[in-house]
Amino acid sequence: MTSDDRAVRATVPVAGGGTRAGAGGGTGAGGDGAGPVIEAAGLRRTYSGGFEAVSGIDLTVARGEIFALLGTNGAGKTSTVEVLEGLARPSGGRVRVLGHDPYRERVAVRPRVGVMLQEGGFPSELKVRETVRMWAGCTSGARPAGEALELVGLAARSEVRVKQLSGGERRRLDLALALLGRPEVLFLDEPSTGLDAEGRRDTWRLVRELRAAGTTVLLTTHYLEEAESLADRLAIMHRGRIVASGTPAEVTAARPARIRFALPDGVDAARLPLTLRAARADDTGRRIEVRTHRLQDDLAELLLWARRENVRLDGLDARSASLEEAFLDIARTTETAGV
Ligand SMILES: Nc1ncnc2c1ncn2[C@@H]1O[C@H](COP(=O)(O)OP(=O)(O)OP(=O)(O)O)[C@@H](O)[C@H]1O
Repeated sequence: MTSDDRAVRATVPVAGGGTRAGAGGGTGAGGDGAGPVIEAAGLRRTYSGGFEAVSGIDLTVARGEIFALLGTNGAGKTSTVEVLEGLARPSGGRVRVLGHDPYRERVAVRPRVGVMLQEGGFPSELKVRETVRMWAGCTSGARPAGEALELVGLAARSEVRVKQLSGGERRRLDLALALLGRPEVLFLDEPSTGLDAEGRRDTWRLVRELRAAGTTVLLTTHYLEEAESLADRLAIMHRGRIVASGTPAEVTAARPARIRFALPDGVDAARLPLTLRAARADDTGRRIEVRTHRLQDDLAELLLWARRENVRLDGLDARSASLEEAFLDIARTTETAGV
């Protein structure tokens, strides 16, 4: 399916069977649209060998919000999400989804939640449509199989056996199954892993449409561009803890911007204006990098200096921190700080 096809065809029914506030008669926070839809306070998860993978995290996700959980490998994202999905019991802390304990009150939560695991594990001999129908048989109020496959761009592959699907197509099938029950809350564990660039963008568009229809989405991802483009808010995990959180803009704003340029032969870095003297030069002393929280002021000063001194700044590049830089910076600093 092309992006344009998707734009025309993917009209997503409102989550929860027709109301923005959500159907299903939930009680308490999140169940009636008042409080957070997903809530974790002091959440811990310890595995049977005694290893603590999640060490007391707090997070809330509001109705209709896309929340991204990021982190280094082994940070504890999947361990967290499995608890929120009700697939595992927390070792400590409090978790609520739509106002219910997702593990103990699974019967109340499960029909209102869609889950896309990292690995789906479908019977490989079944055809795509058969797989969706089989799943629909276990889902109350399921969408028609054709509609679910249309949403994820797999309609043309309905009669293909699952074992013949590509890795990216399997991810789409996973997503189709997660969407079958028109969930109010959608958990997506690395939804676009294995998708090509177009498939990834189609998935992003679909997730945005779901949000517009009122669905609350919590996703994990290793693609920082995905989080930057999709997430209303995000949290970065490292070794079982949340080490940064906020909107993508808030998380990046706390990190320094960067100015890079090369000085011509014969111009020493020591001649730079005083405020830029802390700049780092490479081994040749020519390529300079300035890290600053005062991007506009420092850039203006640099340009005025260059004009005054008649110095040409080759390859001049000035940019705010990207989420990727913020992420790498956070991972580096928390590593050195032994968090
Ligand atoms: N069943 C288990 N028993 C013991 N330790 C486990 C188990 N499952 C995961 N872990 C450990 O818990 C930690 C967190 O794993 P988890 O899969 O939650 O991380 P993640 O952030 O999702 O990682 P990735 O990005 O690599 O998928 C890792 O050190 C992992 O080895």
